[in-house]
Amino acid sequence: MSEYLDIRPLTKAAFASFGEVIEADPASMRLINGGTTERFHALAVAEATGEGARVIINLFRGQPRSFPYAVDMMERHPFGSQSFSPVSGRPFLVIVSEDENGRPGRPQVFLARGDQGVNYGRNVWHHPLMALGQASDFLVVDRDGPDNNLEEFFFETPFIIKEPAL
Ligand SMILES: NC(=O)N[C@@H](O)C(=O)O
Ligand code: NI
Repeated sequence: MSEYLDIRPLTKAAFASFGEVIEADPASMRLINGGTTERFHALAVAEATGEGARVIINLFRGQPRSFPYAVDMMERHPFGSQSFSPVSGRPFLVIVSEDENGRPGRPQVFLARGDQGVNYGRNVWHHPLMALGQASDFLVVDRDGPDNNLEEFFFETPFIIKEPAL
């Protein structure tokens, strides 16, 4: 019997054990360029490990997910972090899990606003991109290089997410 997952608002505090929230946090703001630009400094750190690894910048165009949605798998990237920042200004779902002896624990679901991004820390369990409502573009900063940077885990019984109220 599948369990339903609740959806919570994305906040720095709730997401802290999984990575960083990329948003215009006043505490990180520095005025630059003669006061014409607000720099929200060092919101997250991109990590790429291993010989020959590099940090790359990508665009992902995610197709909207249908609901109710079955979360039947999680993945992680053992050699690098991965960030998603909306460039279409649309909300999206962020699904993460704590690690429990090498497998993902119960997924936690967050609704990210269209002005929030996330940076998954290296080796943090997460679900692939979950765009909502219409095709949405995301700036993605992650790791390129040798070695397989993708580990997937498939649940015996999927977890279900109902359509989020936007
Ligand atoms: N495969 C890929 O580049 N994307 C996934 O890692 C993802 O988290 O969406
Ligand atoms: Ni990923």
